[in-house]
Amino acid sequence: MEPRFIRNFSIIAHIDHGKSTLADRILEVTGSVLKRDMKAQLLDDMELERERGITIKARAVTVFHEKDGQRYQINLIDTPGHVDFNYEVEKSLQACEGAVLLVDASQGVEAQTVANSYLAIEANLEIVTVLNKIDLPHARPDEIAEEIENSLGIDASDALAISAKTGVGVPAVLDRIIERIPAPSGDPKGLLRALIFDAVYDEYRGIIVYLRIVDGTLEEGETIEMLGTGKVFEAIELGQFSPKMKRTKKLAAGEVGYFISNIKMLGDVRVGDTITHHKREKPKMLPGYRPAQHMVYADFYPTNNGDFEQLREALETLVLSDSSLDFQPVTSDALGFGFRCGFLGLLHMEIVQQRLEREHDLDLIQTAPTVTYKIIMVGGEEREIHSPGQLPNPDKFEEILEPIARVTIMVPVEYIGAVMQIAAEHRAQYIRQDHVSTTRVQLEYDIPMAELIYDFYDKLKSGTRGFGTMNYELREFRADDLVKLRVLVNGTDVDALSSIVHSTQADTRGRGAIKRLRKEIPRHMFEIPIQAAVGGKIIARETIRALRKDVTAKCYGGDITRKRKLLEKQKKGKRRMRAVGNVDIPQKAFLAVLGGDE
Ligand SMILES: Nc1nc2c(ncn2[C@@H]2O[C@H](COP(=O)(O)OP(=O)(O)OP(=O)(O)O)[C@@H](O)[C@H]2O)c(=O)[nH]1
Repeated sequence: MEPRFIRNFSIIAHIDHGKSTLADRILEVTGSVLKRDMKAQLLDDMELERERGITIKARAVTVFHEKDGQRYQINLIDTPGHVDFNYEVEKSLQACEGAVLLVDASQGVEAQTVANSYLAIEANLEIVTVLNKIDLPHARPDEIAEEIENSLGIDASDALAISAKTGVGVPAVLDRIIERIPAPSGDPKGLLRALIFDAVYDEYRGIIVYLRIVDGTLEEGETIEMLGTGKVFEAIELGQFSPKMKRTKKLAAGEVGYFISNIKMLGDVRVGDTITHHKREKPKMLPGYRPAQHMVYADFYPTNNGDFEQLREALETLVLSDSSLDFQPVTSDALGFGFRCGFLGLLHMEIVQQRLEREHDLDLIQTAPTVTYKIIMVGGEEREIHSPGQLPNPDKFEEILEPIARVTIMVPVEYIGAVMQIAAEHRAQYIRQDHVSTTRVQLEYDIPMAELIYDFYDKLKSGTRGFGTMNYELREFRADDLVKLRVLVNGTDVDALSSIVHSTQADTRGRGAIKRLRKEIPRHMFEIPIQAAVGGKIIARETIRALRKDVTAKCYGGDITRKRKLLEKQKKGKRRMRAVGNVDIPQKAFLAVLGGDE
């Protein structure tokens, strides 16, 4: 199709403001999917996505809409709303000329509304403002339009008011996309330049590469080259998603679609790379993307040491469909062989852990998440560590630098005090405060990443009764007075239970951690001391008393089946435990190191 009849856009919104629902309605209104075939949230096709009701991977869909007698091709790129997947939003936006900013008309502007809007503004996109959920009795479209103007500086005076649920106002959104969002400017006859904005692994089709043709035309069967990696492939199949994969002979400037080749591994495709024709004049590369940043690290160990290879295979399979996951083998004195994994954030970590257990039937011990620290060694060498266990002895290094995030929080004004208190408890540095309306305010702080993953978000949610939302971005590494908090179980240093904390927090965090550990570690036949220590100094101690009774003593009269059942039950409970020395430590204990001050 001629570029002037094409429009490419993304929907950007805070989580749960209705992106997927609007995408579904657009498919329905444009007749891309028959109403009776309409499954709720058609674009979220991963089982986990549907279960959690969130979008993990970006999706691109092509629909057609007629306006004033002219048929237009509209490409919708669905993006995730959660902060962990900001990276995906950024990628999608670069393939578009415009964005529909969708805001829940009862909730108003939230942290990710702001963050995602800034990404769209930075990418120079035309923004079409849409207020959703006007069917709700407490919808306040006028007030929310004002919030949008105050917080984002976007003119929202003619924002469209819709209900993605009932479909009211949805056709007008399509008309406005055609009116306001510029047509792509590429030349279908120019040198081929296409942006790879995503790639997914499909069990049946292999690797599917999502691309946006910027200039030129790509035809099926042509040989292409990826300019960044220099790799050469044949475009075996080209197509668009409508929303099912639909083969086409060619894709031309402005269009969004996919290609399939004999690419074996996701690692062979660099998202952000430029595609051109092989053995022809080379065009200039497109700007591309910054690499994904791992914010959080945690170790996975198989509960059963013999499952190590199985865990490796599972991780290798997972990376095929999730290239933002990183993993390296590690060994721990206490836990044996496992893998240290890097994640985009805590939600990403949780999803990976669940996929490993569900899709690969593995029982895992996961250590508490940690952030990256930079260590300045004696002599000036700089090292990065991704677990407290890697911290060298204090006489070997000069300084520990920790990552600091700029956090933006949106709350109703009555919760400002609560947020300030939570911030103070998490070593936050106040930056600024802006009113987005008479009732809501935006607060900014610089907070150590370690505090964010400790329990800041949970505290914010409970302290603001769920009304507080936040977004963060990594700013810098800063030196501070940080120490390693060690945990000893029955006299043995368990590196997987240690953490890095600020020296002023060592006492409270240490006491809290071992109190929680005492609850999580079951009683044994002997007494177990649990101690927290900084350097050689013990700062807190708890004791798990010895078990006296024989658990099977109740089974009097020699009822062997009951006795066997009881022992069986105990054995099952043990599956998720690891023996450290002669103490069995359950999975939950490893995570109990984090989890709020007592
Ligand atoms: N009443 C009402 N509810 C809506 C409307 N649009 C969406 N919802 C509901 O809001 C919830 C969130 O909608 P989703 O479409 O999943 O939101 P999303 O923005 O795609 O969420 P993520 O994919 O998780 O970022 C769902 O329960 C929808 O049914 C609407 O217009 N009116």
